[in-house]
This record gives sequence, structure tokens and C-alpha cells, in this order.
Amino acid sequence: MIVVKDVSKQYGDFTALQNVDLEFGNGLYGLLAPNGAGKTTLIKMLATLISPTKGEIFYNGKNINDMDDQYRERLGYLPQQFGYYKNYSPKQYLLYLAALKGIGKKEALNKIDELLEKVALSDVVNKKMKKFSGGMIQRVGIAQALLNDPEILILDEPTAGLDPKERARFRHLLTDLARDRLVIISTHIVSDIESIANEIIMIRNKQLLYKDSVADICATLNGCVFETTIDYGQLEDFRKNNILLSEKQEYGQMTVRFIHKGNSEDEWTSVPPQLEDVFLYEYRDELEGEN
Ligand SMILES: Nc1ncnc2c1ncn2[C@@H]1O[C@H](COP(=O)(O)OP(=O)(O)OP(=O)(O)O)[C@@H](O)[C@H]1O
Repeated sequence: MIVVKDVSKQYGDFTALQNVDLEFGNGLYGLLAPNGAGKTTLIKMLATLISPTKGEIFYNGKNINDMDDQYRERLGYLPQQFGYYKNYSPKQYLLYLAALKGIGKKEALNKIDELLEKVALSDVVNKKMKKFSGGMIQRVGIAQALLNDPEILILDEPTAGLDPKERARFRHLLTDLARDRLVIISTHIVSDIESIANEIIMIRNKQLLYKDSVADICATLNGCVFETTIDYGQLEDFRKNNILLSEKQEYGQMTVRFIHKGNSEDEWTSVPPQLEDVFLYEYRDELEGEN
């Protein structure tokens, strides 16, 4: 189990994270927040690439920085941008990394075959990676993170740039990997993790906002999410009085999904909150500039 205890991280005068407490057991955890919220900072601390300015991180009761290699032997990590050699085949690349990790060649070859099968790249083991799609490269990235059979697997925005089909494949793979290990994946895309994460972690204003199941996080907006149809001309006023989540134009009218706390109106339909609703609601200030 990993315990993050009262961890803060400063970059010079800038505070990236403040007083974060977290616990991770086995299973799949989705670290969900907009860009710049501090996901990579947390992940780099969990991977011992940077140290907390304050607080400690423990693995099974021991400080991970003190554990040093003992911890890293148990860790698989895929950074946001991972370096690979495009003229190498996946097999050559993984053999090279295995050698760096001190894994013997025979053992490495067996392991590499097994891993490339797991990430569905068996038919391209000897093909140069320069022809690979973004999804295929990310799967090579996962395979390299699994070389040492890690108890902990940490993936920083692994679905960036993937198409919907690759994302779906990724979700299956992650579910499979999380059966017998701790998997932490960071993303700003709700649908990447909504259906697969045991728990979602949300960070806002440098602090932990939620660490809970999707159902419990959604329940924070129970009774507050509605849909209705309005005339296009009413949209501006509607925006002033409600928090708009989405709008769709249909036959000259607008179907809007929105949040309203307080008395509702008869023509509004109350709908069950989705994780996307909570995301848009909680990060409405951060997301404002993006649309
Ligand atoms: N080395 C650094 N020096 C100074 N500020 C940094 C450094 N690394 C990150 N930051 C700042 O800390 C904040 C959190 O960055 P971080 O990369 O952890 O966010 P993130 O949620 O992972 O976003 P992204 O997905 O864009 O990487 C940002 O405001 C960022 O500019």
C-alpha cells in the first residue's frame, strides 16, 4: 500500500501541491484534473523522480525515497513523453531496456514475448517503430513499464493523442493490469477512467478535492443536474442564472444540460449526474479559458 502523508511540493516560490493525503491499495486509480493542476507533480513524486518539499510517501510502511532501488524495482512508470528509438523494433527496444535493468537475455526474451502479446503487438515485434501509430507506441510504453513485473504501475496521461478505438483498447488493458497490482493513471479526459477506475482522485487549488468512487463523486450533485429545451434567444440569460454543462442545437432550439441549486422549474427534467458533470462543475473556473 502507498500512503501519501501531508505532502506539499514547491517549485521555488510556486506551490504546486499543498498538504495532500492519499492512500492507495490494489486496483485502478484515476487521477483526474485539468492541465496544470499538479497531476504530473504528484506522479513524479510517486515515481521518486522528485521529492516532496514537505511530507512523506510510504510504501508498505517505508519511506519510498529511503527504499531507493528497492522501491523502484517494484515500480513501472510511463512518463508523459517517453523516449524511444524510432529505428528500433519493439523487441530491440525492450531488450535494450531489459539489459539496462539488469535482466538476463534469455529471461528478457521470454518476458518480452509475453508482454508484447499482452499489449497486442505480437504481429509487429520486429517492425521498426517509426511506422507505428500513437496507440501502438503507447502500448510499447506500457510494455516497457511492465518489464520488471511491477507491483505498482504509474502511467502519466497515457491516452494523450489516441483515437477512440485505441482508448477503448487501453481501458481493457488497464483493467486487466489492475487485477493484481496497483495502477495509477493520470488524465484530463473523464471517459478514459470513468468506467474502469475503482477510485477517482481529483485535485483542485493545489489540494485534494475528492478521492472516492465514481458513484460517490457523482452523488455530490444529486438533484442538481437538469436538462431542458430553450429558445436560442434565452441562452444568454440562462447562462447567467445556471451553470451550463452542455448545449446542443436542435431544430432552432437549444437543449441544455445544466446545474441549478435551489428550486427547480416544472419544464426542467432532473437527470442523474455523470462524472463529466462533476468535472465541468468543479473545474469551471479553470476550464473557462479553454472553450
Ligand atoms: N519544474 C517546475 N518549475 C516550476 N513550475 C513547475 C515545474 N513543474 C511544474 N510546474 C508548475 O506546477 C503546476 C503543476 O504542474 P504539473 O505538470 O504537475 O500539472 P499537470 O496537472 O500534470 O498538468 P499537465 O498535464 O499539463 O502536465 C503548473 O502550474 C506548472 O506550471
